[in-house]
Amino acid sequence: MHSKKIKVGIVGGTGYTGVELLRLLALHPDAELSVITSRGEAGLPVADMFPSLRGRVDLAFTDPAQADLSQCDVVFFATPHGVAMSQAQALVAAGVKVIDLAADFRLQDTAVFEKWYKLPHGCPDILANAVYGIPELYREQVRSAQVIGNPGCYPTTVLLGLAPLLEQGLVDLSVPIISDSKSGVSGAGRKAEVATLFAEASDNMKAYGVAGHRHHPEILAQLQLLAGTSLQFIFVPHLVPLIRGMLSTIYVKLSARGLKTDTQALYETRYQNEPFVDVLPPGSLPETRTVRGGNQLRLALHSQPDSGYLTVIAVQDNLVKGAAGQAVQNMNIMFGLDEQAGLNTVPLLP
Ligand SMILES: NC(=O)C1=CN([C@@H]2O[C@H](COP(=O)(O)OP(=O)(O)OC[C@H]3O[C@@H](n4cnc5c(N)ncnc54)[C@H](OP(=O)(O)O)[C@@H]3O)[C@@H](O)[C@H]2O)C=CC1
Ligand SMILES: CC(=O)N[C@@H](CCC(=O)OP(=O)(O)O)C(=O)O
Repeated sequence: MHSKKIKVGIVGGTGYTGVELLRLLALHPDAELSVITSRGEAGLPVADMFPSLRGRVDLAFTDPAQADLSQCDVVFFATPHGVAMSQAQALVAAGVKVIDLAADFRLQDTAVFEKWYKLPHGCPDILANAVYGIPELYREQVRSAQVIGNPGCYPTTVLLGLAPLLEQGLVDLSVPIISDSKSGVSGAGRKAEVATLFAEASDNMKAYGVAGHRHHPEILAQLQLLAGTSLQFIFVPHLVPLIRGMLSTIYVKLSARGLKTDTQALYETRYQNEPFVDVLPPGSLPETRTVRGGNQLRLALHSQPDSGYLTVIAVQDNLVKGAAGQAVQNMNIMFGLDEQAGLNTVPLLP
């Protein structure tokens, strides 16, 4: 247990996951915001850019090139892929813990990383010891981790949606598992892009990444670890006219043993001590608005008559359980804090 407040640095404080970290950490009882970086806004008070934080965060942005991150206990990277791996070596050498919200420490196979992210991996030695940060799957490893690869938003829904079945070997892996997944536009970040303009993204829906999305290899690698064998996985993401929110509908064929299993009871038991995974009662239809602003992932199971398939529907807030909330959950575990500290909020409705 940490006795003093944890000194926190955030690299990339002007983006959506950065400001979500600020929102959560501003109310965290054991964390003290110490450094928040921006390349373009150095010197500007954080609350001038984000008035929602007035009276809660009194720091100004610092240029990342000038920031002394080595005085922090933990540094969150809420930055594009490739930034954390360029600084992790020095931070780890200084004893600082690192939580990367991008993909630098998610894929153990550097060839797969380089193929999808078009970047050479800068520190494979640190990657080899990094932990994939889904606490519900890897809590013990997170506890002692120096570096966390915080999962992608889509992967969190699919992995928590399937873990109970795969861990028990209840899936017929002779056919692919399919996830049809939908994300609100904040999933694309705060940078200006035509696809996320109001006139493009509102009152509209579209699939993207159908020929291949970088979350496919991340999800596949983790599904195979859960199953202990190779398997096939089909993933189609969609952009939907929401600001926050993500919903994955996952189609999985049950094995003969799976068909004889009470899957509802299995999921309820698997997640009974997990404060952030909510298995809804039979027949429920999870809605993104029930998780908006909260760190919960809610899921429901539906069997598909006569087909042998089970459909798992999982919802989360992409910026919270899909990014900043999960990162804070990891921090809490790494520092021996109450896992729910700073995350005990009730989602906003409507
Ligand atoms: N949005 C989401 O739902 C999710 C996002 N992620 C991942 O989290 C990371 C951050 O995403 P998001 O917040 O949406 O992105 P944004 O585009 O909203 O923000 C990116 C931030 O990174 C900073 N930045 C950019 N380049 C650099 C650099 N070279 N060095 C230092 N800082 C830099 C920018 O700040 P400035 O220009 O002011 O320096 C900005 O604050 C990404 O890797 C994303 O893929 C993961 C899960 C979900
Ligand atoms: C709607 C939208 O564009 N979403 C993003 C995923 C966001 C995410 O989880 O990001 P990283 O894996 O990059 O960290 C996308 O599909 O690229």
